Order: sequence, then structure tokens, then C-alpha cells
Amino acid sequence: MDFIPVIDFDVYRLGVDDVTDDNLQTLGEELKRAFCEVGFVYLKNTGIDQMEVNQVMDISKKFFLLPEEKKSSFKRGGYVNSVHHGWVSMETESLNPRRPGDLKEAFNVTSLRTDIEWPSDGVDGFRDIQVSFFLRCKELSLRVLRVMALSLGLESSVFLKAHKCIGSDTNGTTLRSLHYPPVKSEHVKVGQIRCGEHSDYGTITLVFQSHEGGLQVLSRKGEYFSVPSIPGTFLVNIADLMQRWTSDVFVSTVHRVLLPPLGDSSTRQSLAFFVQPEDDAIITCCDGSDKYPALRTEDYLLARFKDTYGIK
Ligand SMILES: O=C(O)CCC(=O)C(=O)O
Ligand SMILES: [Fe+2]
Repeated sequence: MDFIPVIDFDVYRLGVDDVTDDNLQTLGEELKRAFCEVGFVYLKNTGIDQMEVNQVMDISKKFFLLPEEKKSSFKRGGYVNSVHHGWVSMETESLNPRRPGDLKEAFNVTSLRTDIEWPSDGVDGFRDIQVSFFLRCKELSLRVLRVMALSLGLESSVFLKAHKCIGSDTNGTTLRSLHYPPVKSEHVKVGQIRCGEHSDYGTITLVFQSHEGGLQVLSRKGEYFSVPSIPGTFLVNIADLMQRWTSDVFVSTVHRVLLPPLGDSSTRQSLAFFVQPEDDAIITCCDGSDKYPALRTEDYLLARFKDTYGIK
């Protein structure tokens, strides 16, 4: 399979609480096939609609267009209770550490606390819009994790048990708004792209792209193929901890965002909801094998972030 299937999630969409076992099983079979073969699916009819997505992208864009000094008050690293929360400036991260810094900036929502400082000046409603979308993505992710466990013939709560604290200080799950401004080719460094080749770190990721698309996924044959934005759908992909957890049954696939074609001065935006187990969760292979040694989630994630930020 070097395309990404579109799966209809209607039977278990947000708000539905009387799904039948048969329906869950059919949904599980479809998800399992895609997660074993390409590691990515498009979901449609999830209950998360395009208007909600647009609202988050719009408020995020307003934030990104603020002057640098305003955004600096909200820098990642400046929040005592959450290492990931906050703004990440252009070229700070290299998702492929062998490339120069990615041509993107980001805002991470990791903490939902009301006692932290949120952008508000010039971005009315920022906190409420971000937090309510975070909670929608959380609910949907928990549904997906349940179906994934069932699809493997496991107890339905196997993955959920390690995701009870999403949105609190003991869980690193993050809603990340990404902004890829127009690229000026004369300023681009050798090898620099919008988002370097990488696989995600946690369990699953939900990805919402603006209409420009631009994401590319590496096929098993070793070739990148383009993954367009399909209105009314979003992507869900397997990340590295989930691949370990399932002893490589579900595959975490490498992906990237290249530069736009020369002369294309469009802005690209995306939203990624990175689902992660509790910091203290110990991940062991769910099939009982010892293909990978047990590891503590936070230790693993911090090691991955060190590479991304070029910290030795
Ligand atoms: O911007 C995108 O579409 C994807 C970004 C991504 O893969 C990531 O931040 O992990
Ligand atoms: Fe990614």
C-alpha cells in the first residue's frame, strides 16, 4: 500500500456511545490494515469538522503574525510546570538533525492550566479556542486507541490505561500549531527544508493540513509520496512508542515537508496533536515478547527532544 486509505469513523464518531461490537470490529480491521502497512490513515466523519479546524488555524496565524517581541513572552522553556508548552521560533528545531533548522515556527499547547500566561493581546479567544480543540482531539484519540487495542485482539483498555492524564502536568500530549511562512529562496541554507525527515515520538499523532498540503510520506519501497489535504478529513499516524509497544506490528513511518516550488509564495499551516503516554508509563511489548526492553516514557521522549533541539 503506497497510498493512504480514507476510513469512515462514523460508527464511533464523537458523541456516539452506543457503538456495536460488530461495528468496532470492522473499523478495527480497516485501521489495523493501514497501520500495519503504511502507518497512516485519513479519518472522515469523526465529529471534528472543518470549521473547528479553521478556527484554530486562524487564531494561531494571528499569533504567528504578531511581532517577535510579543511572541517571546511565551517561549517554550519558560513555563515551570511544562517543558514543552509555548512558542518555538523559526529554525530552532531540526526534525532531521542532519539538516539546518526547519523553516517553521510553532506554538505548543501542553498545559491546560489557567494559572499560566496565555497570549491574549491581539489574539482574543486564543486560550479558549486552543483548549477546546485540544479536548476534542483528546476524546477522538482515546477512541482511536481503544479501537487499535481491540484490532490486535487485546483488552480494549491496554493503551488507554497509560493515557489517563492527557492535559495535566504528568503527560506530555501536545496540540501544536505550525506556521510555514512564504520561503525566500535567497535566504535558504543548503539542505534546509520546511520540516525534516522524521518519525513521531509518542503513540499516535492527528495531523490537520491547510489546503496547500505539502506533507510527504516515505513508502516501504523507499520513495516519498505526497499526501494532500482532503477537506473534512485528517490524518492519524503511528508514532515510535506505539511501534515499540506493538513489537513493530504497527509501523511508525518517516515523513517530511519540502520547500514549496520556486515562485510559490504561499503560507502553509498545520495542526498536529501528538498523543503521548503518561511520563511515568513503562512501555513493554504488548504481545508479551521482549523484542524491545521496557522503557519509561518521559526518559525516552526527552532523549528524542534533545536530538531535535541539537542538545548534546
Ligand atoms: O506540518 C505537517 O504537516 C507535519 C509536521 C510534522 O510531521 C511534525 O511536526 O511532526
Ligand atoms: Fe511528524
